[in-house]
Amino acid sequence: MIPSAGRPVLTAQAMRAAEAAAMAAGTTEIALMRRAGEGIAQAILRLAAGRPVLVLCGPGHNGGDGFVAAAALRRQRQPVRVAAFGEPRSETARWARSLWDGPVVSWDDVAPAPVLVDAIFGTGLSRAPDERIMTVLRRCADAAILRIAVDLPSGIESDAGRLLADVPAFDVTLATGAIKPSHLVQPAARCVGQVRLIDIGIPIGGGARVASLPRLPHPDASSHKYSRGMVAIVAGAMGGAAELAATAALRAGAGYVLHLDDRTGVALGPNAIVRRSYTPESLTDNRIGAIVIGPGLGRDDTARARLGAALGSGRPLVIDGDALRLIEAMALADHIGVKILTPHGGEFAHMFGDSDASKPERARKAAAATRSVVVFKGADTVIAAPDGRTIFFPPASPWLSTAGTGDVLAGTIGAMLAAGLDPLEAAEAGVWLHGEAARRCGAAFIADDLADALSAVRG
Ligand SMILES: NC(=O)C1=CN([C@@H]2O[C@H](COP(=O)(O)OP(=O)(O)OC[C@H]3O[C@@H](n4cnc5c(N)ncnc54)[C@H](OP(=O)(O)O)[C@@H]3O)[C@@H](O)[C@H]2O)[C@@H](O)CC1
Ligand SMILES: [K+]
Repeated sequence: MIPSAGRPVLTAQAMRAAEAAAMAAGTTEIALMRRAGEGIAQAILRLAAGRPVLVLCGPGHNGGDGFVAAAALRRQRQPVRVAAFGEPRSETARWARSLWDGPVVSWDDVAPAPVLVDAIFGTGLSRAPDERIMTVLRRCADAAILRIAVDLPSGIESDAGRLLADVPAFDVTLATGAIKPSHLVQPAARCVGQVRLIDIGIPIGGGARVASLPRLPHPDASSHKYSRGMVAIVAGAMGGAAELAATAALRAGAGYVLHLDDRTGVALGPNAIVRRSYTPESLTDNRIGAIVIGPGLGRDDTARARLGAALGSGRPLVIDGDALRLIEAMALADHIGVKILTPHGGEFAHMFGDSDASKPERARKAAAATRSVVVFKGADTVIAAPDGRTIFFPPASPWLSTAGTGDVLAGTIGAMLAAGLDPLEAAEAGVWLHGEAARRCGAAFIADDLADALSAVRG
């Protein structure tokens, strides 16, 4: 069982292509299923800790994995029962079923067990499963102490995070060969529990992966405040949001944070923030490593003028909040320079329209169209670069759903960008630090706490 951090993420089609390439290189389908099933059995053995196991098997290769695992568990004297829905549909699935020398319990009458293993459907699920299948799965899941899914909980479509049925929540999902998008994209991601990878020895790659602990910039003996990164925060109508972004940039490690506003006497944040009146010229200081524009900017003519000046400054940009409402998405493609856009669902739809495509596909398309790194925020944040590279984040703390946390994220990413990380790395590091700070804050924190917690997770 391998943790998913940093691992490639493959669609069902890409997974089949990787399997086909392995077979063309001499591996058989039976060998792959044997590795998958035996790896799953080892994981179940550890997780079940001697408690009786029920394996529900479907007609395809997910069910084949289930039969191989059940046979391996029985050989190791683990108490295990099997129920099957439908006859095996392929030669390899028939081979797997032939390994199981115990009884196969009738589907509708199966009695639950403390440990449930769902091997009904995986990446081959092509339509909503029959209610007869889901009723048994839900009944056994409700009665189990531990629920384990093989590859994907049955009823989840593999690529877009869609639920094709009322899927019960699992404790652990054992992904065979590679992590799939629906392990990370909502609403499916809330059903999968902990995701662990079962290595089946086939080479996989591609441009999509799960986020991992990023390379964070660190000061050394030659560092000074400008080399640590200078971040300019452009304030506007709502001063508090820009204060949060500025505090976050400082606490994420920026050496110098410049808060540009017209108002005086409204400072809320740390004294370490340098406060100046906004002028368009103040944005062209070539020591500025990142401009953060959007938190609390407003949407009036002043806001528009400031956004125009930021776009014209030639400095790397983090574009958030109100700036995403003002900007023309397609005009961004003509803007030469580094840009990171940080839309939540509403801002994304405003900029790029609604679509039935999956969240990662929408993020990739938006990144290519705007020539920007796009941080598509949410309970399932996905980052895409213009060249198609995609980073998926495991679900973050639901307590992040409070005002101001987006402003904190924009400032954090600004600090990473100003410190010299490339835009995709800066976005990944920013989202990672933000998620860690939220974890550390626990429950019912406010955005100010989150910004303050960044110093401790910066490590
Ligand atoms: N790729 C790899 O490298 C490896 C993959 N491995 C494993 O294989 C799994 C993928 O196997 P798979 O392709 O056979 O698909 P799977 O999910 O078992 O279901 C397909 C079957 O169900 C049927 N069916 C579909 N929807 C249905 C519905 N709503 N209601 C009823 N029936 C429905 C469908 O029939 P059909 O659509 O033709 O009617 C077909 O018979 C993968 O998740 C992993 O566990 C590993 O062994 C090792 C290497
Ligand atoms: K399954």
